Amino acid sequence: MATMGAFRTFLLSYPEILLAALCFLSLAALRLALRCRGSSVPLRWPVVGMLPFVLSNLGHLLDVATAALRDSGCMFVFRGPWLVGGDFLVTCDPATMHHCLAANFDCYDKGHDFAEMFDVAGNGLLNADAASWARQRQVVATVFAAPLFRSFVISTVGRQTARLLVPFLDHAAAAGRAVELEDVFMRFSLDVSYAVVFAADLDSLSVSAADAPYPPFGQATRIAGEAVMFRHVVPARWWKLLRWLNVGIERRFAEAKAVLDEFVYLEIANRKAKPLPQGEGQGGDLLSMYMAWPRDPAMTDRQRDEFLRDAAVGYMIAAKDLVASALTWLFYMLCTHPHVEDKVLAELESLRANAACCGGKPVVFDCDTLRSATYLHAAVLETLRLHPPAPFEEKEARADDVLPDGTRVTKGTRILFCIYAMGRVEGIWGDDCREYRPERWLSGSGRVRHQPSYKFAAFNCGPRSCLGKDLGLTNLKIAAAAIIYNFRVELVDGHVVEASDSVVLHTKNGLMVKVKRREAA
Ligand code: HEM
Repeated sequence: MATMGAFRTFLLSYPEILLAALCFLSLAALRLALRCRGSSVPLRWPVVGMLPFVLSNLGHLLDVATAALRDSGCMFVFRGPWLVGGDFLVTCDPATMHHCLAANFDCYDKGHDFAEMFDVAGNGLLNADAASWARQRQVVATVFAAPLFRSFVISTVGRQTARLLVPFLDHAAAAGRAVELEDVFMRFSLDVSYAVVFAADLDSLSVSAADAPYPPFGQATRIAGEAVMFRHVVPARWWKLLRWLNVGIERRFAEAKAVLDEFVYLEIANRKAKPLPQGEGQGGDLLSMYMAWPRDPAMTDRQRDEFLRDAAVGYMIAAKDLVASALTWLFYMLCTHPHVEDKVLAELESLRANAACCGGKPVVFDCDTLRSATYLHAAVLETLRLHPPAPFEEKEARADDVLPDGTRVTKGTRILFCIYAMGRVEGIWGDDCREYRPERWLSGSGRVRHQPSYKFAAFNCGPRSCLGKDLGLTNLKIAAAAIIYNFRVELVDGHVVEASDSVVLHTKNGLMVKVKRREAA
């Protein structure tokens, strides 16, 4: 303090030195600006680092990060403000992705900072690292592979599509009113994952609840998503201060976590008092599956309840918003590429010809029929390539390491993998990478082409890849096929659709559409 005071007195006594220092800094900044003219790579300003890049590009960070990665050869170092820190490496290089997430997996963790920002997931799989992650991954993988669970998930998706999604759109079509489709998918996804976890219906999408606000549980999951994003974009000290003061978004986040906890713990207590009946397809819900899991004798009752809570909330986080985001972008792509929609419809019509008729009622395709819908599958994958629902993946180096291009990373370096940029860089997907072309996923014989996960990383890559990939894709296809076959979906004239800066790839202004029943279209 005394040194700072003396320094200030010195500068004020010699204003010409202060002026010279300011001139020097301005000239340095100008030189830097001129040197980097024409390049999208962020400028590193004296003192404030690359913060101006973030502030001046808020609202379209994904696109400017993509341009910067294209210009920098797929990698650059982001420098935070002096003393505040926040430096990290940004990359979309497939070789680096493979190195950090697969080949050298043990050297890269999610890290403590990530777990703190994402504390709503508790100590569950999504936040765990090292031995705890390996243990939990085995449990989750076993539950997800169980036929009882899989058939429960798939039948739940079909059931909610038939009783909520299709009637809701039918009602909107009959009323001739515009619909915000992203909100519809968020509610639908909430209803599906809620039913999968708790074997109960929340019905946030029902026709009668069309204009009703989100139920408190859904509202809490929504606030949690916004708060986690906020924690990602502001310096850690900032959101920690707000948390400590219990104000603003941090206060809402604390309240949302309390709502989630209260609800889930109550549900666990009810289940313990009165377990759901087993057999005949019963007991396949996530909570029943975990409650039936052999108990670790070293666990106290409280730890066991926390384990169940983290599994339930973790599932909602992993499954809900990502599926809703994928459905939103799929329909945006179909609306803007009608020739693709026509091909998907023709494929569904050919599959429908082999299926039983249902007397003029809207058709909901089942999972077995959709296994042959390869063009629909390709259209979904192509959507995920250009619009990955999780646009970033973060890791922290546990030890010093050297990346495939020779870049040295020191222990503690944070690496941000920009999955969104990967689909949009010519060097990775070719000159037509920014075009929506499902055909790139199909071989000459019409089979779906495999792409390595370090190139197509929408479901992450390496040992920590998405455990719900198959279930997620099935969910997407059942919902999408029912909509495409029964309705024509058109963008509302003049409505602009853009990606927002968020941890899940939402739109900025929603997806406003008009829906018409096919026979009336
Ligand atoms: C389009 C839908 C989906 C996409 C794009 C997607 C993508 C991802 C991504 C990128 C990760 C890595 C996250 C991270 O490391 O932080 C992940 C992990 C995970 N996903 Fe998915 N996911 C989807 C749907 C689902 C569904 C429906 C489920 C559940 C049935 C699920 C379960 C999981 C689980 C349990 C993990 C954690 C794996 C681990 O940490 O070891 N996902 N997913």
